[in-house]
Amino acid sequence: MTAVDGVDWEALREAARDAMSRAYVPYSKYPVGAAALVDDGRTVSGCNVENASYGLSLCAECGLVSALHATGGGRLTHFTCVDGAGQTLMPCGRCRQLLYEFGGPELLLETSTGVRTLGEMLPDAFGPQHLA
Ligand SMILES: O=c1ccn([C@H]2C[C@H](O)[C@@H](CO)O2)c(=O)[nH]1
Ligand SMILES: [Zn+2]
Repeated sequence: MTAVDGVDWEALREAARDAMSRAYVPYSKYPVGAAALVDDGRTVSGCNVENASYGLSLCAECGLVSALHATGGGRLTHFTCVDGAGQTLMPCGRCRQLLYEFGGPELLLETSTGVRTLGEMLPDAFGPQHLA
């Protein structure tokens, strides 16, 4: 995938691969890296971090959301996620919800079937608007 609305998806994928190189995956052996652009131009990223109590493992998107806030907050505009085979990963259901909080339905995600909005991938999402 190349430029969509002027965004350098390859640079974003490279940031995701860089984060993936620090994944902690002794159990699944399935490293994941995620990266996103923030509306102020920053790039934030994360990798998966597993746990001996398997269910406590953190997806790469969890680290990304934490990094977003640890480095100043803002809104996510563009997102990509890669695995160790170099394939684009579809975020799991929990991570779609995590991303929705900070990107909303307009967040653009690079997926295995092209660039799509989070609204397409998590329709009728529950979100902050329901608590307003
Ligand atoms: O959206 C996803 C889906 C899975 N994983 C990780 C969790 C676990 O460490 C490994 C295998 O499920 O992949 C992510 O980081 N993000
Ligand atoms: Zn996940």
